[in-house]
Amino acid sequence: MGLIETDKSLDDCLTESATFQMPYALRRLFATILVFCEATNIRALWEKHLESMSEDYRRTQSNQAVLEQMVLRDIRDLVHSMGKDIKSYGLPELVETGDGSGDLLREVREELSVGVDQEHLDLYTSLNIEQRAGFEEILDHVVNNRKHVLFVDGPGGTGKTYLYKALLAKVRSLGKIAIATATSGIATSIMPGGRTTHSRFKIPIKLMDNSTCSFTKQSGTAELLRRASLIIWDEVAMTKRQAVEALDRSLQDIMGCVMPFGGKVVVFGGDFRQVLPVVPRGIRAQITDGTLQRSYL
Ligand SMILES: Nc1ncnc2c1ncn2[C@@H]1O[C@H](COP(=O)(O)OP(=O)(O)OP(=O)(O)O)[C@@H](O)[C@H]1O
Repeated sequence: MGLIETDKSLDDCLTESATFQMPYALRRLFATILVFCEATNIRALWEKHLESMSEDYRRTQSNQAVLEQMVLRDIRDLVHSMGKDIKSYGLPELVETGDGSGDLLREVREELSVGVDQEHLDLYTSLNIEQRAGFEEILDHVVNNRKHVLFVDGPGGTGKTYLYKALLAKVRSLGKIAIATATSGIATSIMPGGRTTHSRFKIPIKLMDNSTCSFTKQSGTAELLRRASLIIWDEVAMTKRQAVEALDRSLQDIMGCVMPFGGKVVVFGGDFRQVLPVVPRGIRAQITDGTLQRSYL
């Protein structure tokens, strides 16, 4: 392929992953490579790995051009969730087809296809006392559908992500949908199937006190959230309260339930000792007003 050394190792990484990863995981890996690695010949990587990235779609679709568009759409969404635009990577052109509402269950299928690592399932055995108590408590809520909002508080490095990984693996191994999100793109890349909250919940960039998420009741996102048994939002302390309140309103709306977050089991994680939300040119009062502690929630 005439790739330089960096591209060669990225190519090897994709080739190796294709032997044991599901196509959706490969598409996520490809998107991560686009955003976080410095590949010089992206087009060559794309052409070489398109086949393994489209293997699941190939079962129902034989037209190569349509297949390419399906994979491109996924990569576009994944790259977008990491805060980037697919147009900047020189991939084949994506033909936009309206709002995507025609494929209602795509997001549900994708979420269900996130693999469960045995390694993550095994983390349970090494959880410390606090992590295990959190694990059992949250799992009990999920399994018994006990509607509740929980908070995992802990300074950086105390093992919150470790706990999420164990939890996500367990819940997914039960065939349930667990949605993993975080405020920043970096944190989402650590959690399997992770997406940024803005991308996953379609939280508007310009937030007001009465904002709602910008998905419709008929959208794939709404369907995914209706079916979700667990929603994790990490790094919530860095988020403006209006973003969390927007999700609360939208979940109540799509669930037709006035309980907080429409009665979903929602786990917020974060550390209020770390970073405050960013309020551009905001004075101290505006910044503290944006924090979750000031929320009606
Ligand atoms: N029970 C455990 N057994 C072994 N290692 C652990 C355990 N819990 C956490 N760790 C390790 O400790 C380190 C920090 O954990 P982790 O990344 O989960 O913390 P965190 O609270 O998410 O941190 P941050 O908020 O900075 O992201 C990681 O390397 C993780 O593998």
